[in-house]
Amino acid sequence: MFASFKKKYFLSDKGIAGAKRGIFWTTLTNLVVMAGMGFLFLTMAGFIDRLTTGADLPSVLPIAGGLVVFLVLLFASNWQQYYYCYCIFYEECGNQRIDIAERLRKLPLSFFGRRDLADLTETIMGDVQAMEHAYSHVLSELWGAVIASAVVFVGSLFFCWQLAVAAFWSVPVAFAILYLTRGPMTPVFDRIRAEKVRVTEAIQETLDCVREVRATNQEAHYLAGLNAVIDREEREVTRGELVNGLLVNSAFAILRLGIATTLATGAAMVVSGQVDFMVMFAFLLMVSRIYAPFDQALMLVSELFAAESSAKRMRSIMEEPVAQGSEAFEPVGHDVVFDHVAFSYGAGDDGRAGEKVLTDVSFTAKEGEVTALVGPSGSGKSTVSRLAARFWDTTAGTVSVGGVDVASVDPEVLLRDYAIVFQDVLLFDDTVMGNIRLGRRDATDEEVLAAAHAANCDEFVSRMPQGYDTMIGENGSKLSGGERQRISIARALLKDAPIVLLDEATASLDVENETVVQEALSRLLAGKTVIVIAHRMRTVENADKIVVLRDGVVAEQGTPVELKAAGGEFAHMLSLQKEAAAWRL
Ligand SMILES: Nc1ncnc2c1ncn2[C@@H]1O[C@H](COP(=O)(O)OP(=O)(O)OP(=O)(O)O)[C@@H](O)[C@H]1O
Repeated sequence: MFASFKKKYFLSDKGIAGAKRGIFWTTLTNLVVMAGMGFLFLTMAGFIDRLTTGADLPSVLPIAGGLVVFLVLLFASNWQQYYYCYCIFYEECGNQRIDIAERLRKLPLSFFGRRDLADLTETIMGDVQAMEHAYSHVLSELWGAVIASAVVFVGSLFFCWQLAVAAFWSVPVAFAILYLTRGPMTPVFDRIRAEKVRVTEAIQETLDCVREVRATNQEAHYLAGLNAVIDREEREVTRGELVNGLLVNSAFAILRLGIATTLATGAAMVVSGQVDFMVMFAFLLMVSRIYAPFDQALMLVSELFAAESSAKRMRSIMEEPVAQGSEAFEPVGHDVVFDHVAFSYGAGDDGRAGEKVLTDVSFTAKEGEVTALVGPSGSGKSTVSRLAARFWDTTAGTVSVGGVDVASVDPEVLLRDYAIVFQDVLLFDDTVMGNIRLGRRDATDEEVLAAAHAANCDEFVSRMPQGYDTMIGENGSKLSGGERQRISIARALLKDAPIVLLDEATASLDVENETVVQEALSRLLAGKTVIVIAHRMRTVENADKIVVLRDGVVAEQGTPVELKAAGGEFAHMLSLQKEAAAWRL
């Protein structure tokens, strides 16, 4: 049973051990309460008996002693129940979040292309929270109640089997009803969750696009869309609650029917002289209490069913294959070689072929040289740089570094040899210093400041209230595009890795800043393998090699001088930009 629990609810060994103990202590708590009722009954029966026979009343001391023992036992078992039902599961779910985050870190980027980010966020936050609540409030309560009532049922059979059946028949029937509703309720839960994900997505999109929405006067249109999504979710949740409420209340009503059948059976048996009135009274006392532990469990049992779907979603992430590779990476030099590389986003996932972005790309980016990738927008330049760092795996052909196929190297190990400046700079809500230090965590303040100086950060940082210790807001919201880019360049300079990928690294800089930063870059990049992507031909004119991409293939490659002389694609792009530079509004 526990092995299936473990799988069904996605519990760790510690979690399942906690669940076992939680069920044990909940059962014990229920039995202690029932024993208290028994004690109360026996005390009352003793008093009534002595009053009717005129005998001396019993001493109160043993009764008071019994009460104290009862209270101590109840407190101890409640305490243990609380610990195993709550504390253990809070820890379990905290660990589940860490495990998912750790798994996500190791998954190939193709996974994120295929999965919706709002859906993933909902799994990490919403699903884990739902499971936490179901484990702590339902799992042990439910099983503790079932086991305790089974024990009491078996015990009560020895007193009067007819009354025992009259009191307990409603328990399996109420549960059978709820269990049968599980099938129809599962799609309801799934629909509610899907609507929740849609709401999260819509809110995220509205927040992300707030500037564009205002600039295009689309507030009313966007708000109407958002309201419609929220209304749909509300309707789905309300419908789910109504169906659930109907089923749970039917189960409650059936459970409570047991009181009526106990009373009717008991009355008939007392009248026919089959049982003593006190026996019937004892059963009535018991049924008034025996259903109580089921109340919370029945009310929340739907959460347990929903938790099974949550666990399935968690498993789908945890069973996703991580990017594999050897931790031993010993390249001979750092030439980056593309050998007949083809690539499609989405290829390899679910057997889909995906649209080809690169069909046949071969070139070498030599160590100690700057290789520039140029080509029209969408020709695959960024894709090539991502493949060079194994952010994705090629569909055909190989990418190697110093003779080692990057697909055979653990991505984390491989990336130690790369410094990358992306087109979209991502910054953390930290100080300028903290953001630059991401390049190399163990760098001294002097090293961080030297990198910042080389990337021309001093100019804008000196205007900030706390200089390099100024917080820059979420994703550097307090900085301009050019300032963000300079921080990103400083980060890459600090990392000082043998391979440098610059994807439009200086595109947001003005001419003055670009010249300063380019100078610093060319000094610091000496001796490294540099792959640079730039739209401005001015930026790539001094490169050692130009690779022109078009329609998924290398249209031409060579030194800038050779390509200019050849009068091909590169020469054409160069002349177009010169014409554009001459335009006046
Ligand atoms: N994550 C992705 N998932 C699916 N398709 C993508 C993804 N990233 C890029 N593409 C597609 O791959 C093609 C090449 O994109 P890529 O960004 O490599 O081009 P690029 O030459 O760098 O473009 P630009 O100069 O505009 O930055 C484009 O058609 C783009 O739509």
